[in-house]
Amino acid sequence: MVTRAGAGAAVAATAVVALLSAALALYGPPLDSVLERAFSLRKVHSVKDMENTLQLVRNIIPPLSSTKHKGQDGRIGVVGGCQEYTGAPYFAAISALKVGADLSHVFCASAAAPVIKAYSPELIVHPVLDSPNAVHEVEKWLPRLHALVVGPGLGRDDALLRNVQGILEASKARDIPVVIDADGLWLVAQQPALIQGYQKAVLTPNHMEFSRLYDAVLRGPVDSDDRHGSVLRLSRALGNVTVVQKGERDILSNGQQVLVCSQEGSSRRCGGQGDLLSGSLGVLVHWALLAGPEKTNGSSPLLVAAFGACSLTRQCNHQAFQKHGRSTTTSDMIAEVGAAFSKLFET
Ligand SMILES: NC(=O)C1=CN([C@@H]2O[C@H](COP(=O)(O)OP(=O)(O)OC[C@H]3O[C@@H](n4cnc5c(N)ncnc54)[C@H](O)[C@@H]3O)[C@@H](O)[C@H]2O)[C@@H](O)CC1
Ligand SMILES: Nc1ncnc2c1ncn2[C@@H]1O[C@H](COP(=O)(O)OP(=O)(O)OP(=O)(O)O)[C@@H](O)[C@H]1O
Ligand SMILES: [Mg+2]
Repeated sequence: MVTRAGAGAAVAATAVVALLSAALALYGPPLDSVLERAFSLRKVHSVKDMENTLQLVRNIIPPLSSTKHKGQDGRIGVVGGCQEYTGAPYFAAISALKVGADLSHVFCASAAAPVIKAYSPELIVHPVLDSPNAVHEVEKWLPRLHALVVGPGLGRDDALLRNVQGILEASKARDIPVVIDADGLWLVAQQPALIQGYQKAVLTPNHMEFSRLYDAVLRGPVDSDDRHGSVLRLSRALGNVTVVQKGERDILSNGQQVLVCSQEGSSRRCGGQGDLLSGSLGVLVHWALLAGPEKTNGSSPLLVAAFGACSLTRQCNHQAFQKHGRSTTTSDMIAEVGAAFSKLFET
């Protein structure tokens, strides 16, 4: 039986809801933003889902086999490296090799090439990025590459950025997957149309790079209380390009799903960790696309690859910090790639 008090409470509740709706309509965020927030929260990955997603990463890793030839497990190109920055492209390219790519190329400005070559005999270094026919010089290698990582240590020189624009256009025309990081994201913030709707692009912004991109694409500041919604919105606005916002927790979205990677790392924040992430992601993106959606259980292969690269980078950071503490540097993390990979993916 409905009592008078009960009926009164129901009327009052209805009135409160109506008042709130009216207030929201007048002063609050638009209704679609409220719904989107609810939607994104529903889609957010819970911590217990992390293990399931790690399993999907395991599914995309190609088996080591004596019948394979050199190159089959990945030929990756890093576009970056200028007079000031030689470490970043080195970190990205060597990480790709350490994760399991067979060949790793660096396309850099001429001043950076001898330095990068001297760091490592394992990298193939092309001093072409500041040459007048840079686009052609890189383009002729594209048929032999499985993925490009664009931006680590690129700098912001206009002439270099114009060449990189041409390289990105040529890569898209050939349907080559591209991971865009660092100064590559600076370029995308100037010209979002460059990657708009390209389904084989993954962007890996840090805090600052994310704000810059968000502002350029959505013409407003990031809502710092709603990181999930912000990443989801940026991805959608870019036509469902995969976005990985790095931070205390990494937030990943393809505009439909939001994943959170909170693999334990450490409090040590030396430069170069993002380069390890983008270089490893170059390989994982190739592996994930090769494996296809059957191996990722219907999830986006690029999201699975990105989750793998985030987990791996954070695990490397964790292991290196246990050994070196405050003196941990990115080289110490790279030395952990093999063990971290086994721990996460070869259990
Ligand atoms: N050894 C090397 O050669 C290295 C070169 N690097 C290159 O340096 C160039 C500039 O990269 P930057 O990352 O400095 O880019 P930006 O010039 O956009 O600066 C990013 C800024 O954001 C700040 N930041 C990062 N996370 C933040 C957070 N959570 N909250 C507040 N502020 C935050 C950083 O302190 C930095 O000042 C790129 O080409 C990059 O690849 C870096 O990759 C680091 C290593
Ligand atoms: N506060 C944090 N706590 C734990 N891990 C973090 C934190 N901030 C970033 N990371 C991790 O560090 C790695 C690099 O992220 P970061 O934001 O430092 O990138 P970046 O600024 O591009 O690095 P780089 O110096 O290579 O350019 C990512 O794996 C990310 O998960
Ligand atoms: Mg970076």
